[in-house]
Amino acid sequence: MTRSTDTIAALASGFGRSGVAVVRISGAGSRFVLETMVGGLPEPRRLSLRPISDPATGELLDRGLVAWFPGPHSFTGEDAAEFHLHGSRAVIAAVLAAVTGLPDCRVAEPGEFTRRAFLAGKLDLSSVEGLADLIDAETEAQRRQALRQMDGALAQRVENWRGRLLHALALAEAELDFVDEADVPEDLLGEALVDAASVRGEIAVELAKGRGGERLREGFTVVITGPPNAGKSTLLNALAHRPAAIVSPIPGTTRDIIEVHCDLGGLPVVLVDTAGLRDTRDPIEQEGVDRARARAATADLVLRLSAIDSPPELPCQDDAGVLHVCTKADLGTTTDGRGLVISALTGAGLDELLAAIRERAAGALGGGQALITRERHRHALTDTVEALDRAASAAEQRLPAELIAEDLRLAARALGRVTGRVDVDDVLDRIFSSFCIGK
Ligand SMILES: Nc1nc2c(ncn2[C@@H]2O[C@H](COP(=O)(O)OP(=O)(O)OP(=O)(O)O)[C@@H](O)[C@H]2O)c(=O)[nH]1
Ligand SMILES: [K+]
Ligand SMILES: [Mg+2]
Repeated sequence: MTRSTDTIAALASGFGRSGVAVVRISGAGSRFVLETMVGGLPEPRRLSLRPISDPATGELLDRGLVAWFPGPHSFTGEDAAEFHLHGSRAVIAAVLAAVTGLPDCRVAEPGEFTRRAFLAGKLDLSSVEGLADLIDAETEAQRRQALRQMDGALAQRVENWRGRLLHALALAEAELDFVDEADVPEDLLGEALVDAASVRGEIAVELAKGRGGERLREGFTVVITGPPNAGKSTLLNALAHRPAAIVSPIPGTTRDIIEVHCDLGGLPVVLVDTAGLRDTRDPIEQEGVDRARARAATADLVLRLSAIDSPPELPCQDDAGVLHVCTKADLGTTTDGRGLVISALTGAGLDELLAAIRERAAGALGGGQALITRERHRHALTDTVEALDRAASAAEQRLPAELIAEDLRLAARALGRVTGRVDVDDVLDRIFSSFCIGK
């Protein structure tokens, strides 16, 4: 049984051997942990070098930097502590065993520190998501977007909208209160609807900006296709700077889908190598061809390769989703109209190809300035717009003000889901379980 009142401990730094490892502790027992293991409380929020001992045996476990964060001025809002240890498995295991051996202390669940911070009101839900994305960020644009969200870019905007809708709701309700009285003040309901319409317009602008923020989290997928021996795997390896896929002169070498995550000038790009497309009686190769076609169908960009010493698949017309690439330029003279010409062997044309991929990725992903970064946000904002549209159409039809007020209330409620003010129990588990232990 895990209780939310337990004191929790976990390794907060990465697993494996490292120079320094950080063990993090949070909960009412943090003070007791420090008193029994380092002989007292260090000065708050300062690192102090201390001997760290096993409370059961008194044995010295390590000598490290210790920090004490009395609540509520801590990440979780609770009393908390950190041990900065020598980063060996043995030291980490010994210290964690000593801490979790104390009464009401246990190992934290994934995301439990952040969950406590959220429950203490230290972070709103969108900032929690930003924090998760920041930990997962692999490229510069992802880092930028995650940090903006963690710092409240989305939350502030949403709270502004919600505040204005709650004000509009208050006006509509005031009109309800005045309805039986002779001296109804100015048109409160009308004012409420004007405010709501301006909020609706601003949300619609964000929704119309596309899914760049969502896609930046996943990466831009580039699928390499073409006939056997076109040089697909060779190109993948050249772009990835490592022999990720097997290359051979035998057609039909690649069967499985091979994915490589790359950082293309700060943008996350997933390069995908696939089986050469041809009719085959080999059932395993056929499965590879089917997978290749399916993967290409969901790609952001398909690179359609054909070798210069074999006939191209005509016409070689590029479009939004396809780039034609003529490979093995070192083997022949350039044939016009066969798209970008490259040689993975000599490196010719690879920079131009990378630039073309990057340009398309940048167009699709944006540079990390998007406000909407998850389907969850898009849902909530779409629900908000729909509720506001219902309110506007109810007003047009001169339906009772109660109905208009109810839709305004639903709109504000949908917005509240983004920051986690309402209705979030169902999403909490999903969001926090995506964290690693120790965060
Ligand atoms: N001269 C030359 N040979 C190349 C070039 N790129 C690939 N090759 C050769 O072409 C052959 C096929 O290359 P692969 O990368 O295995 O081709 P593939 O498209 O992945 O083939 P499958 O996986 O069988 O569909 C190998 O012998 C490569 O060394 C190139 O730019 N120049
Ligand atoms: K091959
Ligand atoms: Mg291959």
